[in-house]
Amino acid sequence: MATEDNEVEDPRPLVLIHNLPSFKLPLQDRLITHFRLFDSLASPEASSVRALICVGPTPVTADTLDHLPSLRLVVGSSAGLDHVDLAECRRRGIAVTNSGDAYSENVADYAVALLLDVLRRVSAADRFVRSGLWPQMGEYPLGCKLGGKRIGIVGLGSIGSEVAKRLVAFGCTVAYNSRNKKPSVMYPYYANVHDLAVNSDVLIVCCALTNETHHIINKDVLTALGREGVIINVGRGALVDEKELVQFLVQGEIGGAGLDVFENEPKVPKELFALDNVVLSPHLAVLTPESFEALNKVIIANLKAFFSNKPLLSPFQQE
Ligand SMILES: O=CC(=O)O
Repeated sequence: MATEDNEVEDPRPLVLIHNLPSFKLPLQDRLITHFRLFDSLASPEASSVRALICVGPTPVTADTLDHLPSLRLVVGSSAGLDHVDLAECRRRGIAVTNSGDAYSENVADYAVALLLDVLRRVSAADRFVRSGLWPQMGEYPLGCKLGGKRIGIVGLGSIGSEVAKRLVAFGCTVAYNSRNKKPSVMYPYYANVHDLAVNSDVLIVCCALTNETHHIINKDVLTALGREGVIINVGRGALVDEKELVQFLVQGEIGGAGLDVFENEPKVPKELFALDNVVLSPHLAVLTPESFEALNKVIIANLKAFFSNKPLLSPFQQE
């Protein structure tokens, strides 16, 4: 289409990148072939932009949305969207997408890695060798076998399902808790996490953080899991009552934990540093070059679908 002064109007839809980092995102080059990008809520384009890409855990609040009266889509770049005011988006008719399946296999791999590490004490054994203790002390305490363990998955979404698949292959049995029972899933369902814990050796926490799931792993659940029980958290720190978990671990009232996420990141409770039955990780279960590549495809597919009035690829669903 030609404008009055005969300049050709740019047909690419406008997209806001919310909180663009100072370095260039690899995604930008690809986005730019399809979309016109800008990066400030204060830009004149903000009043007409219909889609926003939220980089990482940048908050999207009612205040953010007030700057964007025409917004109809928030494209999240993470699996969890607890930084987005979902209720406010719903109220304003704004659709929200997340990373869909892009991270699921990577997070599931990592959950299994943490669990194997806790059970077989891989990191602790590594510290034992590196610190020169092997020749002095001889044998290292035995770890436990993974196969045969009863695994309780909290949140059987895309990530939880990948975790289940992997652990079945290791010879574990799987049961789950989700907001609703999934008719197509054969694993036993527990409507509450306490009952799941009673019937599990390990709980793997992979659900979204919401008001309902905040501290879903509390004192009662930890007690139900018992002295040999293991908690793996690859969801969000606040899914677990961290103070209680630390108490249980320090007092030996729970068998161990593998934690990729914490309530006040990057702060990690110091008491955990001395415990060899705890494996600590700096919130990186989702991060691999492969998962970024998959994420970029999901982001572009969601934007293209939105601007051509097709169904979104990964509308956010709470498990
Ligand atoms: O934690 C990472 C994510 O939610 O993608």
